[in-house]
Amino acid sequence: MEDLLKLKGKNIVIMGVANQRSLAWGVAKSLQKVGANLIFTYRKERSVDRIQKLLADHEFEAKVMVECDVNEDESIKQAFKKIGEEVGTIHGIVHSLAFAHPEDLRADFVDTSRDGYAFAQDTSAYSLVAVAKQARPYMTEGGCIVTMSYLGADRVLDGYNVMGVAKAALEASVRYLANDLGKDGIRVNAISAGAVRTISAKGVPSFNKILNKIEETAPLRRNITQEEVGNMTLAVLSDLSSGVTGETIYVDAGYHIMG
Ligand SMILES: COc1ccc(Cn2cnc3cc4c(cc32)CCCC4)cc1C
Repeated sequence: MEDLLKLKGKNIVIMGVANQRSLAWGVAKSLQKVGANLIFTYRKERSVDRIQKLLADHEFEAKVMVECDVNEDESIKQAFKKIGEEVGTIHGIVHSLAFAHPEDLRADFVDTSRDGYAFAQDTSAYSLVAVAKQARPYMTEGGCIVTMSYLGADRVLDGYNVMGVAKAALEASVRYLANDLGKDGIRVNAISAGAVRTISAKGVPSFNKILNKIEETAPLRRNITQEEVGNMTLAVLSDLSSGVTGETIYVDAGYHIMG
């Protein structure tokens, strides 16, 4: 029998596990099933205990856990230096982190502050560029960098505001990074996930309205699950998608094709 995924024993860095509902945790669960080595980064010390409890509860073992504050270039540099020292080669990265000031997600977009706009861009979009730059030297066998985006990158969704603009920048960054890194055999893609009830859903105004609209409108007439996002991310990280780069792949029950 042929192993089409070719992820067993591969070193995958997972950035953005906040709790068991995180999209990044869904990816970790899928990767664990196929025998990948899991490397977790975290921003705050308090996240370490939370991730370690998640790992223990699921009898997972992290190959490495590294502190990384994606708003700080030196922190990213040190994090990937440590990961490189621990595992040698990185075969994939899951970038699943974003943030905006909550007050910028309720007011009218026109009232977004300069600081709020820059913060959302820095955390949710530029961080991918900075991570790709620091990871590149360790991705000596090629691989794939996957980030998480959302429909608000190219449609107006009430209240998504500055995060939508950041996601638009993220998806454009995916295309330009794909162009730069393709010569190294490194693919760069985005997964645009439908609305999943994660810890940050509280930050998205009218979240429940979004869920209901998807259930009524999406071709599959239902919302998607954390597991479905995890499995498609696994496929994009794997050799199955060796010909796909610079792409945004929708995992949203088909919702985005509707008018
Ligand atoms: C502080 O605000 C935030 C902090 C992080 C996030 C993470 N995030 C980015 N885009 C998102 C889209 C959705 C959710 C969370 C999202 C949840 C399900 C619906 C779609 C969002 C906000 C708004």
